[in-house]
Amino acid sequence: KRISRLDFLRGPKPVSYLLGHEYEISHQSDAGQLEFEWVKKYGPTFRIYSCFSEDVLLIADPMGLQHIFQSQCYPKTRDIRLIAERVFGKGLLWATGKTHERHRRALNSAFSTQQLKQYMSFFQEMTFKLVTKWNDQLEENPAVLNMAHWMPKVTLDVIGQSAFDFNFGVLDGTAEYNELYRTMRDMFLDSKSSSPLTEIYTAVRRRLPERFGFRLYTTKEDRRFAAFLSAARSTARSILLQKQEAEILNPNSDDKDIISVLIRTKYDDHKKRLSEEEIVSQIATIILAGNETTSSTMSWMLYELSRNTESQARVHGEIASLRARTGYRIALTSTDYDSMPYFNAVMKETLRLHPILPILIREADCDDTLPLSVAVRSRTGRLLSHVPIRKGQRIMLHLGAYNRLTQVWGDDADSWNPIRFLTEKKDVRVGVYGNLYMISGGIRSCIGWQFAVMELQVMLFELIESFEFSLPLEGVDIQRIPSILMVPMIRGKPELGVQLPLQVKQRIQQ
Ligand code: HEM
Repeated sequence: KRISRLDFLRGPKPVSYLLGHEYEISHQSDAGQLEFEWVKKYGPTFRIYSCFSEDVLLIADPMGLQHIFQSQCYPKTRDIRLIAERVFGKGLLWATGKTHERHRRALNSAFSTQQLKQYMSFFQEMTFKLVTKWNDQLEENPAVLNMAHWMPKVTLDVIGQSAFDFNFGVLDGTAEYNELYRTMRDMFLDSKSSSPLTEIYTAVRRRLPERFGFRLYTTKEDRRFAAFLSAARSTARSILLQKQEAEILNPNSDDKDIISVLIRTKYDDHKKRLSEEEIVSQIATIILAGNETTSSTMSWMLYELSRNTESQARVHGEIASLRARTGYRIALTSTDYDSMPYFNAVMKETLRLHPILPILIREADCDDTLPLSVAVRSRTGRLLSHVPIRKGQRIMLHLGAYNRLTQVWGDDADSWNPIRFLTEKKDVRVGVYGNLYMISGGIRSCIGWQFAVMELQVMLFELIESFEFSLPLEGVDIQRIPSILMVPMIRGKPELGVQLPLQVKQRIQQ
């Protein structure tokens, strides 16, 4: 029987009763285009349908999103948790309630601002390794390089060293961990090629008792996730073993890298303690959550700077001025990176225009009323400043559509314009970084967001200081593939997998 609790709201009609809008959204050629059009037509809060025409509330309204993030009433849905478990195991992204509190407490000190500053040298070292590799490869001749191939190598090695005190050696081409790197590449492309039948099957599966549905049949995406989990868990066990051996040799170490913090939880009271299985799952979580997100954001940033050469020149200008003040031999600090306004505006504009995780799914587990900052028209023409929510309501939190709201970002919300962050608006204050929801919010917000910001600052600085980026001479048409994590691909060339080719040229140092 069709569950309908949102009939009073307007929204698009589905092409098919069976598929609702789910198939359309996950198979559109450019992530978010459909939803951006719908927001223009119906406002930032409206009704769509999932498979079997079940109502879903799509929300991009800043106050509504804030309310959901701050409330305990909107946990992750069961199917999303099952996916998290299948990708990462029972780690932070899977946990809820008291278990989530315990996991979060255990990890917090590894992500403190003080601790993050100690990771800075790893960010610098790994990016420098990439710069050296490219310099050797280019030998003064510009070449087209696939950013979607190179950036994850840096971020994976950074995660290895900073989080786990472990050398993955991906940049060096060490074969041992290539399997882990390989399983991550193209991991999120399968949702694009799934058939309508697979879409319906996954919708049926989420209505079946836990796990039962997963035993019936595994999709191509399931198999890809399982391959990653298996490679990540075997890597996690090696990391754990190496660190436990080091701990026996030096029992009083107070290292605060993530793995040391996790191992020491076994001495903590039960409010923080993690089992060995849970530690392995946290490692798998951090390997993926801390790698793909940052590397993709970096690729998109270089893409935008290639399209907008004046922006690139301005970023380079700020870098050169900073170097003129500090000289080349001093290791830069967070304060140095933070001192470049346009440079940091470019980072925020990239996170706004190309959010890597544009959609989160939640479900109300109590009746509630959602306050809205942009009132929407009901089907009968009434202006609604609040939306009543019934227990069990499935909700799509559309961070990507929020990032394009003209009410928040102005009429040029669809365009690249970092200057908007130099004159920040005072009327909307959400999230913790640049009025963005890129890291969600509240108790489930991204634990690694400062790690990501610092890593992006270092990568942007060193890459733009050493190289000039431009679009390939023959041109390139990049598609934003909708998936769990949004990924770039060359339009019409799906067989090449994840691609973001840019021309890279060594800068003449003055
Ligand atoms: C540009 C970079 C990043 C973006 C856009 C991003 C975005 C997000 C978002 C939207 C969530 C919420 C997911 C949900 O509710 O289902 C999240 C959670 C999380 N992120 Fe990030 N992230 C980034 C970088 C990182 C890094 C570098 C790390 C680790 C080193 C990390 C680790 C995590 C973890 C462990 C969670 C789960 C938190 C919890 O549920 O308590 N992320 N991230």
